[in-house]
Amino acid sequence: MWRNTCKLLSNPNYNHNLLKSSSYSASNFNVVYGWAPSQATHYYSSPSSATSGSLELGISSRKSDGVRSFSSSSAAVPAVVDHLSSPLTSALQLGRHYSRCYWELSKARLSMLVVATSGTGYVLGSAGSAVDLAGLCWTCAGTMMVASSANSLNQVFEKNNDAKMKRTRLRPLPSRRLTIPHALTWASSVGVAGTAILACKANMLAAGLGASNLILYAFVYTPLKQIHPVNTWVGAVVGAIPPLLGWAAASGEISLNSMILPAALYFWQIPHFMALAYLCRSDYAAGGFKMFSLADASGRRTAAVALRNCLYLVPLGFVAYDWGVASGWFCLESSLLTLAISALAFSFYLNRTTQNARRMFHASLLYLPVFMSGLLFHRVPDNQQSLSEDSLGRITELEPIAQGSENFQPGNQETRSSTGKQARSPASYASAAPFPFLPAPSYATS
Ligand SMILES: CC(C)=CCC/C(C)=C/CC/C(C)=C/COP(=O)(O)OP(=O)(O)O
Repeated sequence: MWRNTCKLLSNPNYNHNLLKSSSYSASNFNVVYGWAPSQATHYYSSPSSATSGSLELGISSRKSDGVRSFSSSSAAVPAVVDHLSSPLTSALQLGRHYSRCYWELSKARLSMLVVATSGTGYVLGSAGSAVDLAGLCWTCAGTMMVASSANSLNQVFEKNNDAKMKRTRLRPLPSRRLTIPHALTWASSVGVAGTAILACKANMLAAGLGASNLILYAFVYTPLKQIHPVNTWVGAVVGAIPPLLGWAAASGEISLNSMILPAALYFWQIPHFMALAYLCRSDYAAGGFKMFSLADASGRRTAAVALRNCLYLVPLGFVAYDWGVASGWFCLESSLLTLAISALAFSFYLNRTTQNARRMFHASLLYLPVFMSGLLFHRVPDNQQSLSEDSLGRITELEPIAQGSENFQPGNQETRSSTGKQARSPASYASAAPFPFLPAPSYATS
């Protein structure tokens, strides 16, 4: 099978025909994260025309993406090189073909965004100003592999739906560049390897979060897309887990502080996907998906949901500051950023045009990297270990009471601030922080 495929790819006539028939051009590939709603194409590279017919190993006999990219690059090479093709060059072509397929199957750009959120969670969850770089790299690698597996399974389950949508019909499975058993083998290999990496190089909590998220995305969210519009909210939970995974990988635990970035991701995804589902309504309907916007002809409810979730983002900057995760500058920046996206959502609510939906969509694409960069830039290290309030109600760093000092009592979690002020325990602070009007629980010492 391998030899036949190599023969086929090294056949000069085959390449020649492809060169003649190739309609590849750079403009046919969309390279931004997110979708390009204006063209109803997908954010993971999409070739320009449908392919059909498959050969052994699932390679298309026509204008497959991988072969087309080969053809386009080989156009610059003298034709004589084609005639000198050896098994080695055939193997290289095959390698390129499959790399391309795996890249698309894994929705690599989306997976990289997921990795960025997980990496940000890792840095935020790291105690002190030093971040364990090796740990960060392993966490990113594990997250990338588990996310790739989840995305590949999603495409296996949605092969027939994807074939009916303009945006997705050229993915490796509907375009028959890859077979389902091949995609399943890829998905399970990277899924198992990614979970093992998280378990061995981070901890079981991070591995458990990764594996559960894979199950939630592939086996709950994916079928739900064809059943009920609530799928968008379930998908928002899936998108919110990776930063929690990163935090858990760094600190070995999940605390209240760790919820800020996941909350931002959850609320952010709603306007993002509402705008998308509004712009791609006909495509989603053709694919048989039950998106919220399809049952809302005027778009009014879709826009209202988007606006409401933008407003939920507003207090997050303050919460990050108040809980000691980021400085006051982040509070200011985040508030301005969130008010800007809320203003765009409001204008979409008032005037539901494609242009306004597209503006809100593009703003959502900008929002996340800016929010995460701000959070990283204004991060307050040591936020989990030591929390206390100074006389102005600001959070100050605490020093654990040294064993042997006069106030030390085994089992007592009390700490003292660097200014010498007796502080509430972190648990006490955490339970009071979001509800300052409630009395903080007191911890009796025996
Ligand atoms: C660690 C781990 C497992 C992370 C997974 C993170 C992940 C895959 C997040 C994606 C969230 C989401 C709702 C995407 C849209 O999928 P869609 O099915 O609507 O997209 P499509 O229509 O392009 O197929």
